[in-house]
Amino acid sequence: MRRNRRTDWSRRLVRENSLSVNDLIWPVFVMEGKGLTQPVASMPGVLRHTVDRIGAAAKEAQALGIPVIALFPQIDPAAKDVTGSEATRPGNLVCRAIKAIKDAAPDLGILCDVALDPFTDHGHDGVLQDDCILNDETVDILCAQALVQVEAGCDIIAPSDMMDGRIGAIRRALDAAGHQDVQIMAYAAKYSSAFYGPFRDAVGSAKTLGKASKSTYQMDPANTDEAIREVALDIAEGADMVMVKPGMPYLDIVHRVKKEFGIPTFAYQVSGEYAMLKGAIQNGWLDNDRVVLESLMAFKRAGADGVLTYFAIEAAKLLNR
Ligand SMILES: NCC(=O)CCC(=O)O
Ligand SMILES: [Mg+2]
Repeated sequence: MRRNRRTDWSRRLVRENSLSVNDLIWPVFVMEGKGLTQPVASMPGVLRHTVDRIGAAAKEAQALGIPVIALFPQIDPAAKDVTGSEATRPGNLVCRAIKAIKDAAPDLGILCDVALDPFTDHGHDGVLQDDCILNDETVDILCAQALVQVEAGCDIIAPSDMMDGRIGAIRRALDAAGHQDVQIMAYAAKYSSAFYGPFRDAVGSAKTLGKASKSTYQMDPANTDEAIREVALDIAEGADMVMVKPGMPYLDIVHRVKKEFGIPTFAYQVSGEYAMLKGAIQNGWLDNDRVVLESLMAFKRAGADGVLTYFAIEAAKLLNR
């Protein structure tokens, strides 16, 4: 076995998987204000950008060859309410950021989350009533949210809410409004995970979750057959691409989904995974460049077609070197 590993050229020759900038989706945080970038404390190296600064970030991603940027808003607490109504307002932070990115980097794809958690005062992904997240009432709002984002210029709608039936409902709403070409990437197998902690800090949705549990709509980390059923439903309802989330602890799910359906399959290397690696890197316990690329290659080896990762910019720089 060692003959093939002896030299760099030979290792490259027999390599089974590859990682390129085309595999990267860069999640970016936007906030209100002017001329600011603000570090996210629990995610070293990650910034929130005001809308007037987001264009420069998008330009950098486009110049590096990253295909898609994913937008996550930190909504002003005063604009939050129980139904997340700010999510469906055409002039909201996400819509303004989409326009700024399209102006600055027209060849970059834009992906937007569809879910209410950044917009609700309780931090849940849907409408809360008596400690319960209402499914169909939420889906109606999600359709309106998807429409305002698409009308602002979003290319890929990515529902992350885990309500039942929302992919079909959003597809019908988009088609009826003449947006047949807009793609849907379903957060199909999204687990109720502790690895999202730093993200909730980044968008400010952590504090008030209350008695209702995200485990009533997100998946149980113990399950894998259920992920297959979730993905099958989303494909039947019209998903063009599916996602598994979190990423590294769930590579078995990525592998099974890709094998079973052969559909473009993405994984989200979430905030907690990023924080874990960066924390160890900052302590000098892990080598930054090697661990970033190895962690991303692991997704490709498991069968992912691409990865949403906060490492996208630095990984692209390493890959372009
Ligand atoms: N809907 C997007 C997320 O929840 C992101 C999670 C993370 O990065 O932890
Ligand atoms: Mg589902």
